[in-house]
Amino acid sequence: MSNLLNNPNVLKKAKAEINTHVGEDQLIDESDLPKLNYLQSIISENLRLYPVAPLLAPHLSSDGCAIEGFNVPSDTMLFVNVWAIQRDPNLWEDPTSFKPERFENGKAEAFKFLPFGLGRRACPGEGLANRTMGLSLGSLIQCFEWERVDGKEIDMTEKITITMSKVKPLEVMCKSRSILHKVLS
Ligand code: HEM
Repeated sequence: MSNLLNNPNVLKKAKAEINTHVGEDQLIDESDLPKLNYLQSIISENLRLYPVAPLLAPHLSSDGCAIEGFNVPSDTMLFVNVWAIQRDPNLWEDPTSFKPERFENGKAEAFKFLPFGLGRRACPGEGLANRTMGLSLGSLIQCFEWERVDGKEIDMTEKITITMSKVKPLEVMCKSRSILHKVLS
């Protein structure tokens, strides 16, 4: 929501996509999600800039190996800095800008976009998480008009611990859209 409020054109485009494919008479449903490509791109772009687990989960090397000249002994605790990979200017054009369009033509290559990890220990909940985020964000966009409280940019300063959150919690104004009255009546 913070990124959408700081990028009103993205919010507008997402709303138009939902209006086109779902309409204003019924609430977004799981079966609508495959049609909402831009909504999924927004979620991916958000996970690129603000990965929920910026260092994934700790892993342990089962064998010793060498990577790019660095020797990694066995039984070493390893962290993958996804936050840095997903903002690497060698991998991403204009890496710090919020641009869902970069995901519109399908998924980015796996080794540069890995908010759910990779391989055998990757997150088994990825599909469920993406559908839940799609339904939640889609419903929020569909049911309310959103505005910044004082018109100022939302402060995106990050607090990184094992997971990532905002330093300043989001404060926002919302007004119900007509669909909300229809589905509640
Ligand atoms: C936005 C939502 C989510 C994100 C960003 C996320 C991300 C992650 C990440 C980064 C890992 C560690 C991968 C690694 O170390 O390489 C992980 C592991 C895991 N996640 Fe998720 N996850 C999400 C939602 C879920 C959901 C909804 C479930 C289950 C319903 C789930 C279940 C698990 C489990 C069981 C593991 C451990 C897998 C293993 O160690 O083999 N996650 N997740």
